[in-house]
Amino acid sequence: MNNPRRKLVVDDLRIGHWSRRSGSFALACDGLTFDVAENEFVAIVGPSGCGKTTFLTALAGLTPVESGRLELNGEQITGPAPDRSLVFQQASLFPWRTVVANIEFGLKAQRRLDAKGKARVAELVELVGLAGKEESYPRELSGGMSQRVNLARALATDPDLLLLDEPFSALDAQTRELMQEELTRVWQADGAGTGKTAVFVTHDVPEAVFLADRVIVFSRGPAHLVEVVEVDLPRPRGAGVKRSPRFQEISDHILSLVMSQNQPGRRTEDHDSNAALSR
Ligand SMILES: Nc1ncnc2c1ncn2[C@@H]1O[C@H](COP(=O)(O)OP(=O)(O)OP(=O)(O)O)[C@@H](O)[C@H]1O
Repeated sequence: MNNPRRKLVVDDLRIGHWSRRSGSFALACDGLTFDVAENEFVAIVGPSGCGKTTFLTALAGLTPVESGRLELNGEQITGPAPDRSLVFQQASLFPWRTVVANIEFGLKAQRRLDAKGKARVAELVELVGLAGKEESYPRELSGGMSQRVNLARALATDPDLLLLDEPFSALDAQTRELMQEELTRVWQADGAGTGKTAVFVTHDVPEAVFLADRVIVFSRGPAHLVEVVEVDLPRPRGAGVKRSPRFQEISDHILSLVMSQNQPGRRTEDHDSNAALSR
């Protein structure tokens, strides 16, 4: 039976990669354990190369699980499915399709591009601020606009789980800040309260704190859980929240956790959620 507080269950999860060249197996995640609730927006941070993308691709069903549980709505994830959408760093739009045709793509593939589907696409075009660009081609768009199309395309099929892998890291600093605000706004309008859940991977700790309800800190690879940090900042959040003392306090705490994982030889044992964060 589904438990909305345990929509996503990650239990003693091990994931790795086989090297075809050497025939050897290398673990990328080793004993990850945490839950994600319905309607939650979680961000994952950790040292470079620790296994964040590997974890996200396992959620997408693209990388097989070696052992442990990885369950969505009580069912083990065994492969890709339309209930999950993945947004990558590069927008990867079809260059020969217009903005609208790109957003429609998933719905069309699922044979859901009926009147309701078309209305959904029109709604998303408005929501992500692309009105007037419907008939443009990707080559005519800025990086920020392309990522808006990418996000709208991922949302169009109403996925249960939205997976985002550093979607703003290729953008300039100013556009990145704008896109963070856009995403919280879109999430508020489209995701929150509809049962959707988001998992966002980033290197950028302030970005994680700004966007997420909880930030999950991975150890250096192979990744295990270091700490789950609750972000108790009120919503809706505007850019001003980044100047608040609480935002700074949470960011500093997470940053120190990540930095401690960059020290060779260190393997932090699991903490209780939020144990080390003062209130
Ligand atoms: N397809 C693959 N085949 C073999 N090894 C891989 C593959 N993909 C990733 N790895 C290895 O798995 C480990 C985790 O990589 P992953 O990309 O998941 O880390 P990450 O935390 O997302 O990295 P970054 O922060 O740099 O984006 C690394 O040691 C990486 O070299």
